[in-house]
Amino acid sequence: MLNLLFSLCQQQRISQADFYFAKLIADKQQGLGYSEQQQVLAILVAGLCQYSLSQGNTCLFLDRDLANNYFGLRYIKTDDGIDYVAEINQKIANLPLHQWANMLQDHIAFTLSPQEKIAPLVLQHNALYFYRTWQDEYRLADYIKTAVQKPQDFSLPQVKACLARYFEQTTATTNWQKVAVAVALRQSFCLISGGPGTGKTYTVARLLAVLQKLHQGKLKIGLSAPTGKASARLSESIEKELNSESLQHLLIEDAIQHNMPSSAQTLHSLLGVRPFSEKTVYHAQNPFPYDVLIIDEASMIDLSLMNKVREALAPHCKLILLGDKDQLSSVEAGAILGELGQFMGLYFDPKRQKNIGCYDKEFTEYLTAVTGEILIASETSLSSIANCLCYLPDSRRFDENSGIGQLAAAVNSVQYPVIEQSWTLFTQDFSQGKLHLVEFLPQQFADEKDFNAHCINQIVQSAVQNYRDYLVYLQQNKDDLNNEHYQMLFAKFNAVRFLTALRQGEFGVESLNQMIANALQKAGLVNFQQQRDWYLGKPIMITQNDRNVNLANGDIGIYVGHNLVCFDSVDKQGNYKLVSRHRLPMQYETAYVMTVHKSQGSEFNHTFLLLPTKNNPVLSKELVYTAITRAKDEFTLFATEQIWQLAVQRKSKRQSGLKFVLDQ
Ligand SMILES: Nc1ncnc2c1ncn2[C@@H]1O[C@H](COP(=O)(O)OP(=O)(O)OP(=O)(O)O)[C@@H](O)[C@H]1O
Repeated sequence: MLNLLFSLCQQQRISQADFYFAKLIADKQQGLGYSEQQQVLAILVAGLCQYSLSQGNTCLFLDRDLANNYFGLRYIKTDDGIDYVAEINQKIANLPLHQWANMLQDHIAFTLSPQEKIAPLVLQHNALYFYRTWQDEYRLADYIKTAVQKPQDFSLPQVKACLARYFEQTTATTNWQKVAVAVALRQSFCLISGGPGTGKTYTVARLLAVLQKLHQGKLKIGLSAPTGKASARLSESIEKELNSESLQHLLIEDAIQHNMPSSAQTLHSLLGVRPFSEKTVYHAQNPFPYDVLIIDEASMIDLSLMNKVREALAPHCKLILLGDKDQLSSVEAGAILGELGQFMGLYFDPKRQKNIGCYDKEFTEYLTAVTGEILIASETSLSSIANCLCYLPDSRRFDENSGIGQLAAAVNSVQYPVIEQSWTLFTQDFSQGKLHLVEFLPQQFADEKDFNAHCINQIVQSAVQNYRDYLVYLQQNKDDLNNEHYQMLFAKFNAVRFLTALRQGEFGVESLNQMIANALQKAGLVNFQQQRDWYLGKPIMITQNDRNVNLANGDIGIYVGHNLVCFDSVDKQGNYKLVSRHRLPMQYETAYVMTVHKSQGSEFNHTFLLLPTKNNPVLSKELVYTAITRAKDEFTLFATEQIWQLAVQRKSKRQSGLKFVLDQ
């Protein structure tokens, strides 16, 4: 079996990490008296577990999807033409998946009852985990289940009065923002989900005001987000809301304006993550000094990071997650928002065109009493988890005239014909949120190579045209080294962004960034000898946290000359962050094009999405939805219709046991 995995590793079908973990188990099981079949199966299962984790799954289900599709090999022709699936089946003597746990139950590397026995790998409920991941998932589920059982109580009239003070008396339709605040006041854990511009920050600003009012301004509140960019945006929008006319005078009257948090930090700096160490400054024995912690862009948080945060919460601390459950999951393993989102009851069922209620009877009665909103209780029995989830349905940013809003809603729809018809929206003329399509037409090319070259040329030429304004501005103002200049520079650069689905290959970030830089050079807009040179206007994205210069993975900077890179973040005095290029972390990449994954938490006036011409497993509805919702004013798609349809009709499947454990 190990030789077989080695061949797959050489052909890059599995990674070195997958192979070496399987080898470690092979070495450790020597001389312990296991049967040949047990040994072979243990090696295979170890390789599969590591492979599954690297695909973002927290566990691997031993089910129909895995049968005859080990390492995703079912539809793939390997370089040497060997049928590896058949070989694997032969080596494990065609042992059916449901008998794997039984076969491995006495093996030192496995445990079937992880609460009682620790081992590197866990086999439970027909799923395979690393012990550490199983533990993270189990503890997170336990935290949420416990949190739901201890509602935080204020007297009903008190809550009702506070909500009435901070929300308008009447709205034409159900005021879900008010309902969300009522839910979050009651629960010690709460998730508020909604698409772009649905008022998550607006709601949280009011929640904080109501909380402070109920606690006489004594609460310590922390604000955080997974990346530097997302935490800067959260600080900015919370500050804007707190200073808004409608809220500010209430805060002053209630004398709580000084008790509001104004700036957010990244989760890494909140936790006090130390380089090369698992230990963080804050942990269970030294919890965060907060009574309430708000975390924005929670879809980007992976399971391991979420658990570090959970461990560091003081027992009484309220945790509020904000995010869009329909966006892509974190890069690392886990899909917490997606899993929790599955418990979210629907208030309106589009299939039945009927209100069906999203909270249980008792909770609905409570919410109706405190908010004055007419809510109906769920007709079906719901998990208690549903009572700590809120969905904000109405976007303030995109109305029905917006192409971007309509496209995002169509792609996100649960109704197949609506999803399929999303393509036709590109032919419609919208007064706002305009949509543009550059359709790749393979039938015009005899050769795939020529076709791809043509598609890439279209992308590159569009990038030259769209980044021109930014680069010309920089050339004309290169001697300005002040904040106004940097502000204008980022406004121009962030007006446009090209997003791609892939990292590698012709349509991957690396290759496209190189081609665009060369084309910009040819157009006389930038000037370099070699790609790695620093040239005026070179945009970069940091891909590694560096505490020495206080830069985080995902931070965007522009080379502004004088050996300086200016980053898109300002300090309290409004000064842009300038870092000498000599002090930059080793890991960064050019950023004319970035992956959709990396664009999470950012917005651009005109967003361009580039889809590859061939099917790829990363293409999914969530990826396309995330890219569309990065666009503020215009969205341009480069794709064939076939690939668009394939992507929007494929729901990404992260394997995770969180929902299962929460359900128990
Ligand atoms: N009930 C409301 N009344 C008036 N304005 C509102 C209301 N809700 C939201 N807004 C406004 O709509 C805009 C978008 O709201 P907000 O920034 O809170 O949305 P969000 O969901 O946090 O957006 P993002 O997708 O950027 O995270 C803001 O300008 C906000 O002030």
